[in-house]
Amino acid sequence: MNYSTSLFSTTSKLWLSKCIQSVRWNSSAKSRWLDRQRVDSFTREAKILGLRSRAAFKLQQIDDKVQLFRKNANQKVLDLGYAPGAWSQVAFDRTGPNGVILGVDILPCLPPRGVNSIQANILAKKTHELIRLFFSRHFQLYQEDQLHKDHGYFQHMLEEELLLLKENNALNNSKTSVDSTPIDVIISDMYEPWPQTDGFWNNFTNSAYDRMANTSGIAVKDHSMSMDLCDAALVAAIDLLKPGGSFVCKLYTGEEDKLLENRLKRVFKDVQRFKPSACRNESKEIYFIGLKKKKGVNKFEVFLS
Ligand SMILES: C[S@@+](CC[C@H](N)C(=O)[O-])C[C@H]1O[C@@H](n2cnc3c(N)ncnc32)[C@H](O)[C@@H]1O
Repeated sequence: MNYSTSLFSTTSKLWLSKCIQSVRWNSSAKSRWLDRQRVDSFTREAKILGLRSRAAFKLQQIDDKVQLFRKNANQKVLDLGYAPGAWSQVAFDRTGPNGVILGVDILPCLPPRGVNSIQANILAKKTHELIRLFFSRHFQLYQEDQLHKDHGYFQHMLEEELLLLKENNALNNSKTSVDSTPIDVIISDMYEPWPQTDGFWNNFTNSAYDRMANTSGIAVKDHSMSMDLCDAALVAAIDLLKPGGSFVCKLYTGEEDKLLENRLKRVFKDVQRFKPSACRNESKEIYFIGLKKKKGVNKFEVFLS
């Protein structure tokens, strides 16, 4: 008997059946989530107010508690995992008319009025460079370029600009000054999106709302996945947020809560944990808030100690 073949076939059968179960499970979890959305009062209220999702109320309640946003103060806000865009709408509304909001999401999505966006993965170093460039003096160029007044498509220009900047710096052996920590507020509601199962014919966009993340229902998985994204958001905060700046990130609670809280305490003077009443009672989501970013934070000390 060939043991390796028999072992391989048993393992692959197990793997296959797990995959099938997970696909079935995911699609029923997704339809349960969509059903719940249809009857939820916050969802209905969001629709009436023209907000892109009920998540808007959570950020409003966080802001009511700690005053992240200031009207007319030229605040620069980075919204991580912004699609479909409800948090960006709140940020725009509460910082306007001089606030500058940039949404970043791995999903393609047309940003709401007044909001700028790029489609990118926050785990990539290049995304940090694009964000920095966007918030630097170069942004003025794009306004003059008469792109769409609300949300010009500028990602390709930003990417070209970054390339040029790097080439020039390499050529002149210098570093053009781009503000390294230009942002006042970073908010992150990131969670893994549903896998795309249909709509592949549409190669420009798809419905970010329908793919908007929600939990898998497996607490350990939800927790560890959101821990990774909170860490990624925290790295962005260390790299891009001004000293004194504020930070919010969503976490599905679990055994590593304390670890994240301690990391946050190394970066911010004031760290709070808050569950807005707009969150569903049964949901394991909570929000960590970091206020007054410290000066001279060392990334390695935050994550290694
Ligand atoms: C719950 S939704 C955000 C909802 C949004 N705050 C709103 O108010 O409409 C989470 C988003 O995080 C995005 N996301 C997940 N991982 C990401 C990553 N590595 N980089 C950028 N975006 C990410 C997902 O694509 C998804 O759109």
